[in-house]
Amino acid sequence: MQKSLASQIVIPPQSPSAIPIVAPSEGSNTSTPETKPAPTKPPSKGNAKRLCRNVIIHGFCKYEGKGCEFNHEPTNNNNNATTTTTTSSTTAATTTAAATTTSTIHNGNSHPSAKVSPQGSPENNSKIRIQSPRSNSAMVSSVSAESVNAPIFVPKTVGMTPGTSSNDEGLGNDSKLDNYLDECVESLDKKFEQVRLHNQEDSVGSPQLPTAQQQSPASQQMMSMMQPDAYYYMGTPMFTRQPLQYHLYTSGLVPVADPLPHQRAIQSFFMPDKLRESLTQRNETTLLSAPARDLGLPQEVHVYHSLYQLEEHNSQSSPFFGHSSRVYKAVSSVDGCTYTLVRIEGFRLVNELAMASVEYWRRIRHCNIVSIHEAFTTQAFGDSSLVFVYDYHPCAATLQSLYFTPQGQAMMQAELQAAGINSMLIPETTLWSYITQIASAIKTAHGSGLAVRTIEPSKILMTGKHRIRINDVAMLDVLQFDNEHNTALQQQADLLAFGKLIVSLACNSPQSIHSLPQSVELISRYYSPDLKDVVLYLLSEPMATKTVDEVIRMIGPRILHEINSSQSYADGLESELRRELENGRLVRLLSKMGFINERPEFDMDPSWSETGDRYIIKLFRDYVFHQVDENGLPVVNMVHVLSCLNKLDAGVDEKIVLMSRDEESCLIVSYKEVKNCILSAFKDLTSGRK
Ligand SMILES: Nc1ncnc2c1ncn2[C@@H]1O[C@H](COP(=O)(O)OP(=O)(O)OP(=O)(O)O)[C@@H](O)[C@H]1O
Repeated sequence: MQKSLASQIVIPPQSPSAIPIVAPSEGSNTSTPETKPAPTKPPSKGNAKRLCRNVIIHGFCKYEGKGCEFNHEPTNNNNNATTTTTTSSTTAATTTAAATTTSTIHNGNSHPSAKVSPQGSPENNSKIRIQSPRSNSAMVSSVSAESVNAPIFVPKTVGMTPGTSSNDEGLGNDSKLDNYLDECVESLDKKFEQVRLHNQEDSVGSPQLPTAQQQSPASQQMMSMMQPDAYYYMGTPMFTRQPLQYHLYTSGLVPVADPLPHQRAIQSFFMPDKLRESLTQRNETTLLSAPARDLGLPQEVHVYHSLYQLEEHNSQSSPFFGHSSRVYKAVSSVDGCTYTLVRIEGFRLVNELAMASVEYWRRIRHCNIVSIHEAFTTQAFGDSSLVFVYDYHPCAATLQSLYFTPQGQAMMQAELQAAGINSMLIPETTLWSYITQIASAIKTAHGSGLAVRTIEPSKILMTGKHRIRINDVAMLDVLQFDNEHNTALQQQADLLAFGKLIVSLACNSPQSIHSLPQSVELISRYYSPDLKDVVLYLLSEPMATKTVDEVIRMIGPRILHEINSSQSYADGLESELRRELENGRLVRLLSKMGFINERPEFDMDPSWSETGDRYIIKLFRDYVFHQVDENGLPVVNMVHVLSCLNKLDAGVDEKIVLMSRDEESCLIVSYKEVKNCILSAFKDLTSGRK
């Protein structure tokens, strides 16, 4: 029985379960040009003029004068290129100290065998091998310990153990790395050049329209400011975030003409590029951070930390109804969520009652209103500031910036042209969508006895495609607090502001509200009579019978259209979600198994993963990932892996045969049992067992 099973599932007796990560040994680290000279390559034409890669990357070339055929005299241009592409190379350029020791640092944590000296210590002339986060592919460069005076993120390299390149035969470790690095840099240069050419072609030929999110200042800032904030990361190793290369994701395949019924385009297996890009961009924007001291901001304001200004960096504070205001995103230490802080500078709260309206607004939860959470006064900015805390919607942009700035208008025009619309005006369906959303928000506010008071293009955020939300609610109630205020009048003002907003959007100009007759004339010429009627109603004199309910009655049929569109969109997103659903589950499972397996050091108990539950998990890991076929070749079968993991996650009763690597023992267990083993081993791990 065992034999026949063994012939089905052959596990090599000595198959390594993981790629060993070996600390560079003294001997290999201290390899010098004298002991291991670089092999001489046949000179190629023009090499003498090309700047040596070692100079670009390390600042010097140890093979200069010892056979390296490249140019070692950097020109100004080359220097510039070096400084703009990598910071570590700039640092390294100052370094000529002789290498005595080499260490490897990963994620800021040095390898146990690494010798990383504090600045100024006698070991400062030792060399530290740093994997620079310069590009998607990790890079390696050498700098002396003195030059490491800033926190550095060192991304873990994947499959790039130094010296593992197949081209390294016969070279010392440093030479291997240098050669490997050269290859990396060269291939990256080629890739960047291809991408640059591709982008140029795109911009000349068929313009790709950036989304609303791409235009937002937040997303532009994202690319420029990628700094770590120690506070944000709460003592975890600091790292520099690298901007995602969205273009590298895009498959961009040519569509197959008339595919057969059973054929599917490769794109149909994955989330649409636009959606993925937009979601990733939002995540990236949410994580944007910079050291507070560099931004001149306090470390902490009330319970919020990691403040990051949302407007253009260093821009003047913008006036909010006569008050200077600044907008930041910040992380709450209470729930870890990111919020928007709107700070009114130099504001003294005279009457505590003014804050009461914040409490009323806090209870309002509406999909077209940016929710407010709290308001407080603080001296943390060095003045007396009033701060309002709202939900944070990454990559949001105001209607003002999207429709009434030259940049926004150019983008809108390009977008319309791409959709085959030859007009500068916003399509009517889009306008109806905005009208429906704002009417719905007003209805909720008025229904709760409140007035919105911020219905204007600079206070309405676009947070997704044609998805708008009224921002800064409750602010005016506090800033212009009046005990005697007349809510009914303010609600009438809301309707008037609503009418003006539609006019300015329909006429594509904020000035159009100053010449209403001409604007209404334009609307009646280019849009349906229904739209004109709504505008005229909203612009009419205030009266008791003029209510948002009446507006909703007028736009009834359009609301149905909006509901249909929203539901179709929700269906689309749901089907995307369904496809991605398994990913999270499986990653969680794999992570748990990764945490449990191969922990001989745990609790000084070398048999931790060799006994009981853990042994079953280990054998299961082999069963899923380390099977070999009858020829001893690894079985790389994703279907097998996915089906095993799914069955494991579901905990089905199906039984499998697990066999030890020496083929001496054989266990018959169900997925359910393996699942229970994993649960209990993980619980063991996380229960603080000593
Ligand atoms: N709740 C929020 N979530 C995400 N981003 C926001 C939020 N509130 C504001 N922003 C961003 O902050 C920027 C500045 O907001 P602000 O309200 O000051 O707009 P503004 O265009 O500067 O208007 P104003 O000139 O009237 O101040 C906006 O362009 C928007 O991108």
